[in-house]
Amino acid sequence: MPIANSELIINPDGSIYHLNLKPHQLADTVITVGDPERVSEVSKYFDVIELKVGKREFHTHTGVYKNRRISVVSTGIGTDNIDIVFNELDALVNVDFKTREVKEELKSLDIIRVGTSGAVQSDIPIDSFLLSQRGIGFDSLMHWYESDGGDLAFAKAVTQQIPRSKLHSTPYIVNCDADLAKKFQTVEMINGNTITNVGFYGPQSRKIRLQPAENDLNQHIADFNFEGHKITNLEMETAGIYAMSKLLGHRAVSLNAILANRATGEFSTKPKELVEKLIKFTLDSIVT
Ligand SMILES: O=P(O)(O)O[C@H]1O[C@H](CO)[C@@H](O)[C@H]1O
Ligand SMILES: O=c1cc[nH]c(=O)[nH]1
Repeated sequence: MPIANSELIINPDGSIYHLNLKPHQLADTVITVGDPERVSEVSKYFDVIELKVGKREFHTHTGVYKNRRISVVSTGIGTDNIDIVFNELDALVNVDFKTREVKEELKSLDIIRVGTSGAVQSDIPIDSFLLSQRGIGFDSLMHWYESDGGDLAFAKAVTQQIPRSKLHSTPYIVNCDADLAKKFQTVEMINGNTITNVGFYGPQSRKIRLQPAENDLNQHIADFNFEGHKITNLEMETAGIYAMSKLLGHRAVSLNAILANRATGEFSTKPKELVEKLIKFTLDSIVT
């Protein structure tokens, strides 16, 4: 059955609705970044840039880095955007745009997020790199899809140990792809468990003028322990990326430049340089 025009929206030029990409324009290795301006910070290292397209916050450059074809795509902020980006990335490789049918042979993309984040443990230094072993979704994206709900035992421990009584959403927990993650394991890389939430201020317990609904949320998060696993950092996309990748059959890993430490109150004095270093590390790790 062809997928209806209202569900899979193909622009008049043959590109997909939001990403504006045509199927042949996407590489099998995809780097996602939140900030659209970070796309050219990645592609400036490419030996060849094949194309640049963009619409709204979704910008893509596809090119070649040391013989590897790579697309770098900006997602903007938040898992609402991750829903769009991942459904469209998957459609580009796994749906035949002529027949509008799902292909018989499905492709698995390698997806690497290069993002920024804030640590909740005082011993995780600012300006370090952290690989998210797990994404802990405090948003609800995964629950909108038919799924096994991820790691239910871990989710139960989160619900029991972290008071979120007024929030009424069940956390979901999804792991990174262990094989893909191996490429980025170095002695300097910290392994962590990352909470993804729906905002930067209240949902990450930041107080400027408004009081967060849950007092001491970050302290409860820092104190959490499930079978020796601690929660390390907060950001806004990783759990959604892991959930959508798992559901769609892609391999994903999320790398975080730790800009803030919420326990010590510090913020990096050189965020641009740190992200630049993570980009270079990511590209070189992909090709080795
Ligand atoms: O630097 P990026 O990739 O955007 O990631 C982090 O930074 C943004 C907030 O400043 C959120 O998107 C958060 O997840
Ligand atoms: O504290 C931080 C830093 C970067 N991005 C976030 O979402 N939180």
